[in-house]
Amino acid sequence: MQILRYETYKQNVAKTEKATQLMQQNLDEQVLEIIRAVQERGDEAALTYTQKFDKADITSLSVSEEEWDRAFDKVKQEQPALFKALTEAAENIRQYQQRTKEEGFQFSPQPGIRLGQKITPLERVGVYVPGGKASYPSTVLMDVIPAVVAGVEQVVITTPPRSDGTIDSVVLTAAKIAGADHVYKIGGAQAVAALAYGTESVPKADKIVGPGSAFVARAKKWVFGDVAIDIIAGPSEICAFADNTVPPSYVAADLLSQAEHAEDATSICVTTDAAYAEEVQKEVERQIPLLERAVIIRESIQTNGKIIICDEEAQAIELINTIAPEHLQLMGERAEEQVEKIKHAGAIFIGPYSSEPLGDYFAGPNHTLPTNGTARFSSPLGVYDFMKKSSTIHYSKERLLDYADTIITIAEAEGLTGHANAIRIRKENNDASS
Ligand SMILES: NC(=O)c1ccc[n+]([C@@H]2O[C@H](COP(=O)([O-])OP(=O)(O)OC[C@H]3O[C@@H](n4cnc5c(N)ncnc54)[C@H](O)[C@@H]3O)[C@@H](O)[C@H]2O)c1
Ligand SMILES: N[C@H](CO)Cc1c[nH]c[nH+]1
Ligand SMILES: [Zn+2]
Repeated sequence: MQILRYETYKQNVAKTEKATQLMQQNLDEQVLEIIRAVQERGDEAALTYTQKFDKADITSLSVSEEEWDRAFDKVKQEQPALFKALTEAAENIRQYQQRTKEEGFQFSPQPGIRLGQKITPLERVGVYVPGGKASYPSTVLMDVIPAVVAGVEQVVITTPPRSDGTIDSVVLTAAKIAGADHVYKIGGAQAVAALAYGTESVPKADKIVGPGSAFVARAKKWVFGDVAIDIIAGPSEICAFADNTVPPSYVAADLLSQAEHAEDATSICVTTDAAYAEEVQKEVERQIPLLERAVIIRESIQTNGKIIICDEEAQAIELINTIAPEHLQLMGERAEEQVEKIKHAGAIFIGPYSSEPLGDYFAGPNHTLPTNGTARFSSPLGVYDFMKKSSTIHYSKERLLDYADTIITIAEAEGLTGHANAIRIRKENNDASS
């Protein structure tokens, strides 16, 4: 894992950003071809891509009720500890999400005037659950539960099948615990296209949410507008700000926990202590071979792993706010004071015992978070992503007549005499009858 001084890192970032732009042009061509094919040929194209990319020879995209029930019963009976853990995590997520649920409001600025905001759940939501390099029952819980808490009528899941055509029983179990309505065996850009435009078997969604590989993220970007999307939650990222009060083994383990997601995951340690940076580096090297997914981790750490040495805390905070990481761990002894200074991060883990996987699996806040610097303007997935707002306006006859001339003045200034007329007709009708 590379150790860099702050200044050197800043120069490197500019170069990487250029490379990313170039790579995406190539990706766009592939993704657009898939979207067009699914839009035109529906299930047939979806099944062909599933065969091509997931090596699964299936004839139906839909998970049957029997298949789903069988998976649920199997996990419940054969893996009771896991079943209990998923149920407990689901409860924590539900409780947290309930608190994020916004209520509408009404108020009366004057007698005869009532203004408000009505909040309504979306009707049809598609949740993408990644399935290429790992299986993500936790993502099922994280992304389905807020939709259910919001009151969405139909929540469907799409996830790539394994090469034998099945979906992981634990994913299916989590889907039932979370309250999903249906599961479809389809992944990648083809899943996003199927949810965006509908196919013979996959219903069109009003909104698509959920993280995924570059194919998924890019496809979501392309279908946006025809359908709503959440955030672009791409490859996982972690940034740990630590000092020598934190065992380097904790920092290394947390960095590697995210590196194991995929080769394109990013793990960064920020510190102001050069000797400590070397200790973390040694620990990373020591731990990599001990982990099962060492090959993926090695590549991820070699490509996107960095330990950055800053001159002082203020510089480190500025750097973190520039990176706007998906996960930020403030691990050092000044963690509590530093929280206030963080402006941009998807989730902030405070203290050496708030290790990132705690948030991935159990604590309650969502693990679907903005990545790739988008925490500058996006928030974690939450109930608010599954609700939309309508304004409500009521004026009594008296109040409308009070303000009729004011409204007509503005309408005429815009040259929209039809607008002015809609108000005037009421005023004149009232003048005639009095
Ligand atoms: N931000 C979050 O909350 C969060 C949560 C879980 C996972 N993740 C991230 O999501 C990503 C998951 O990626 P993944 O690959 O494991 O699963 P994925 O399901 O997102 O992607 C796999 C699918 O991509 C498609 N695909 C693969 N190769 C292709 C090709 N050459 N051309 C076109 N399509 C192709 C296939 O359809 C395959 O099913 C990881 O980067 C992980 O870090 C993020
Ligand atoms: N860390 C991922 C989000 O970046 C979420 C996850 C799911 N399972 C394990 N981790
Ligand atoms: Zn994770």
